[in-house]
Amino acid sequence: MKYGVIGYKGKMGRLITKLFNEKGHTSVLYVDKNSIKQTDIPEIIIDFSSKDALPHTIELCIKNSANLVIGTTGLSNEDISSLKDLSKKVAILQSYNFSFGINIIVEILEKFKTLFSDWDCEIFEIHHSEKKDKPSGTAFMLEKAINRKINITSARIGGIPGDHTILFANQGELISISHRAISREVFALGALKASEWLLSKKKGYYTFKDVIKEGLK
Ligand SMILES: NC(=O)C1=CN([C@@H]2O[C@H](COP(=O)(O)OP(=O)(O)OC[C@H]3O[C@@H](n4cnc5c(N)ncnc54)[C@H](OP(=O)(O)O)[C@@H]3O)[C@@H](O)[C@H]2O)C=CC1
Ligand SMILES: O=C(O)C1=N[C@H](C(=O)O)C[C@H](O)C1
Repeated sequence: MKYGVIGYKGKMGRLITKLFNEKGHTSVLYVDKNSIKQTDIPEIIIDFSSKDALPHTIELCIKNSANLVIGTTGLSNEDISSLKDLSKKVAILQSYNFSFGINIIVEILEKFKTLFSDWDCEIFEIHHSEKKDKPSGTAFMLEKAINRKINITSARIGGIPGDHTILFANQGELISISHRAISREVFALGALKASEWLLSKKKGYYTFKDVIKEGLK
């Protein structure tokens, strides 16, 4: 596929470009904070950058009729509405976490949340010290899956790619559900899987859960 990367100089942008090129895909659009280079029309645009990039990303998707895979976190409700509007024109796959593991945990939480309705719950997340947003997008995704207001504790230390733990406790028991991304390559692999999956879609709003669910059929 011909693809473009928004935030191509960043940690995720560099990994995505390396992985996609290794798999035989061709990078034709490179966008970062103060640079843009385009050599052809991309079929897919992949955005792992910043919330500030979103209006330009949307403009580029419309101009190129390109589908969008977006992993950027810290988006507002208005940003999500703009993406929903865009999904009437092109296909969009948005997720705050492109690992299979977190998306499986989300499925589990959505299915069993009512069993935990009278348990205390807290979310803990740890990320590398360069991460700009706090709490993580994944923590918000987990909170949404449990469908109630949950206290989230965040730490930004060292080079940790992404640790999330959900604790459920009552007076006699503690359940701990944990996920650790061992390397951020797992997110680049997820973005690749998502892009290959989205390529044939015409329009609509999808999440990474749609990709893993198809794999389960
Ligand atoms: N959904 C998922 O699975 C994952 C999501 N993420 C998210 O992806 C995003 C990027 O993460 P990461 O690669 O670690 O961060 P980095 O800071 O390493 O990279 C972000 C890149 O985007 C660039 N950028 C900033 N503003 C703009 C703009 N307005 N237009 C174009 N480019 C811009 C930055 O430039 P500069 O450095 O000059 O500011 C930088 O090169 C974050 O939101 C992060 O939370 C990360 C991992 C997994
Ligand atoms: O910025 C990161 O690094 C990550 N961001 C995402 C988030 O905010 O949840 C996903 C992952 O945890 C890594």
